[in-house]
Amino acid sequence: MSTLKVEGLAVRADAVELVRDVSFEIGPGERVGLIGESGSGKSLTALSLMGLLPEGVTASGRAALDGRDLVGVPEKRLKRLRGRDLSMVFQEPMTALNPVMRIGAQVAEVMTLHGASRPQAFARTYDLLERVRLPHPRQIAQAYPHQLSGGQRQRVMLAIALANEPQLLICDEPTTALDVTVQKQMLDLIAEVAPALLFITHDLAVVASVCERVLVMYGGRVVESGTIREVFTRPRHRYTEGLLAASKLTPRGTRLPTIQGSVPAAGHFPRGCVFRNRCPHATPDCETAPALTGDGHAHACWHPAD
Ligand SMILES: Nc1ncnc2c1ncn2[C@@H]1O[C@H](COP(=O)(O)OP(=O)(O)OP(=O)(O)O)[C@@H](O)[C@H]1O
Repeated sequence: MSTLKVEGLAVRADAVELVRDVSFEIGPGERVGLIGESGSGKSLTALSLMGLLPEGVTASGRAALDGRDLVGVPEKRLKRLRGRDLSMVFQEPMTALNPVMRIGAQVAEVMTLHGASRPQAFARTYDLLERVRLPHPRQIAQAYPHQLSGGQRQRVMLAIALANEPQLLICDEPTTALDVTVQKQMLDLIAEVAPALLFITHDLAVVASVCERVLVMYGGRVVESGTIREVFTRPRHRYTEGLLAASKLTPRGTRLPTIQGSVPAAGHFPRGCVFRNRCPHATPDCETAPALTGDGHAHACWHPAD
């Protein structure tokens, strides 16, 4: 059974249809990317699943999380699911965090809101801060948001999102505001801890490094979907072709981006890998795990099909 099943989702503002006929599924543990140019409808799709559409914007169609409807249900019911069964990490943590509340209290609050006792919630807060690899969790719990770096704040948001063990995590450009090295650490962490993931980005390199499957949106519709490998090596839609051409991704046989860092011994690369001797990040499982290069660009290091 799918964790998330979306069928014929549409989003409207008055008579204007902003998102139409969006259908997809995410299975347990699956990491799915949602890419597309600015204004293509990625955020509205995610917000409609969370029941967080802006005033005057409405969703129709069907979306269900583990069989429970998310669209067209009363706010009271959605409130019980939001932050517990599905949660979301946004681009800018500073706007999502309360500036005058200590970090620990904010992490604990999302658990007490969903029924945990205060002692239980605070005890778990330290574990969660540790799980998102924040150093000195007790000190961080005492801090206010402005005392943390952007990367640390985004880890706090991830801890909050994970607090109630959701079935699905939605991330909307969670690393855009971070510098490249911090971005890579955050992406690795998200890929590791997400139960099932819908990951929104306009960056193909990022989606290739985090997700197994990808949906491409254009003009409010999903125009293409498939595994990263299928979509990035054999794009069917002209828009996807354009996106790939404009990106620094390097599927088999095409131009490589500048790769920084030391190149490991040739024996480290799998046989037949097109990037053999050139790729500093290839590992024996590189076919399914494209990696970010030292300069933050992704390469898709899979074996040639033949
Ligand atoms: N509150 C709103 N009222 C009317 N139109 C809106 C509203 N919010 C978004 N839109 C429009 O809906 C379309 C899709 O917006 P959305 O934010 O989902 O795009 P996006 O793909 O997430 O873009 P970006 O990558 O820039 O965040 C855009 O044309 C946008 O102008």
